[in-house]
Amino acid sequence: MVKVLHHNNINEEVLHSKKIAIIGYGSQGHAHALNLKESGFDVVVGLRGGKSWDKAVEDGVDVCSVAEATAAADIIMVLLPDEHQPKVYEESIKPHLQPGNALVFAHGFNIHFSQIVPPADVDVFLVAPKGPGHLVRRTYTEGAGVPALYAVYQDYSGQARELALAYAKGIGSARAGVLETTFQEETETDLFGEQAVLCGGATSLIKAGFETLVEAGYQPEVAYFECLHELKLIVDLLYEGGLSNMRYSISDTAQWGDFVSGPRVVNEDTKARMKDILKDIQTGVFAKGWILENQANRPQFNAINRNENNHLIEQVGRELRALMPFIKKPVNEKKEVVVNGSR
Ligand SMILES: NC(=O)C1=CN([C@@H]2O[C@H](COP(=O)(O)OP(=O)(O)OC[C@H]3O[C@@H](n4cnc5c(N)ncnc54)[C@H](OP(=O)(O)O)[C@@H]3O)[C@@H](O)[C@H]2O)C=CC1
Ligand SMILES: CC[C@](O)(C(C)=O)C(=O)O
Ligand SMILES: [Mg+2]
Ligand SMILES: [Mg+2]
Repeated sequence: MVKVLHHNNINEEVLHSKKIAIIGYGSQGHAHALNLKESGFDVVVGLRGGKSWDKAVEDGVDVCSVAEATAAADIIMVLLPDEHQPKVYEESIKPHLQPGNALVFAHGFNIHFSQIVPPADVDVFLVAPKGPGHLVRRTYTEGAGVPALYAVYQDYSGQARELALAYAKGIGSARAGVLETTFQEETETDLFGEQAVLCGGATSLIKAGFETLVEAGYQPEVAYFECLHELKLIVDLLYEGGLSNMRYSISDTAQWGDFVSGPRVVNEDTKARMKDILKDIQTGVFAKGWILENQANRPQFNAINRNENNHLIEQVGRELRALMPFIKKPVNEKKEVVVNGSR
């Protein structure tokens, strides 16, 4: 088995003498900045003026422009949306990089697909938490952590690996486990996971189940509880103890249905399509499409997003979640509103 490093295997001393700039204060940015600060590291956040700037100030972290943060720091962690990174890098990061600095990412996209080409005299590595930033923060405050991958692309200082591990420990990931990968493996597996399983696969499965029940005449509220709300409770059991733990808790009737009907939904055809998706990722077809979509100001992204937000499952969900105050506030912290009026 591959070596998974934990808290006690990692010496974070190397990072204590460094200043860390966190560029961006969104999902990952706020979590890295606050976790590192509370782990005792010297952190500055680099931003443009706006919503994130105000939030960072409110949270009590030092904030300045991206250029100033880069110039002041030894370790520059780029936590901007992937599609904005190349421009901000060229304009505000690259001109202020010093030999021996470390340029760090939480996802390998821009390095692997050559959208950012760093100079030869800096370290380049990634520390990629395997979970959403808001959970990187929440689990840290609970004394736990989200596992992370690390990879070294360029080791100018001879310390890149040590720095990456110390950084992973600082954000709390070593409480869960940290393991080594390459930029290629992180980029391709992360894109595949989010498209085919975690995000795209899961939302498509939920919607297909919901629509099947509603189109057959069942109440949308019943379909919502069955296909979305309860999924979290089932996934908690998978997270805690794998497939067998979940199957231990469900009825034998459900387990028999799992065995005989699951493979009717997700089968060799589905796997063949997963392989197509992986091929598009490996060959750069997906990356090219996403880069062009952004260059065109996201016509498809915005249209699909509008339709998805108005889907019946979202309307029903907003109403039902309002009746369950124990559910944590959505991470976007927006008040839940019914888009385009109630149904
Ligand atoms: N989301 C996640 O959980 C995960 C993300 N990653 C990776 O982490 C990186 C960051 O992703 P994520 O946290 O989702 O990003 P977000 O979309 O949450 O980050 C937005 C942040 O970037 C700032 N920003 C955007 N454009 C600019 C700009 N031009 N100049 C300065 N600041 C800007 C925003 O500030 P403003 O308010 O001013 O717009 C905001 O603070 C990506 O590489 C992603 O792939 C990896 C693992 C999981
Ligand atoms: C699953 C989506 C993710 O890869 C993540 C939270 O790990 C992302 O890019 O946001
Ligand atoms: Mg991911
Ligand atoms: Mg991702």
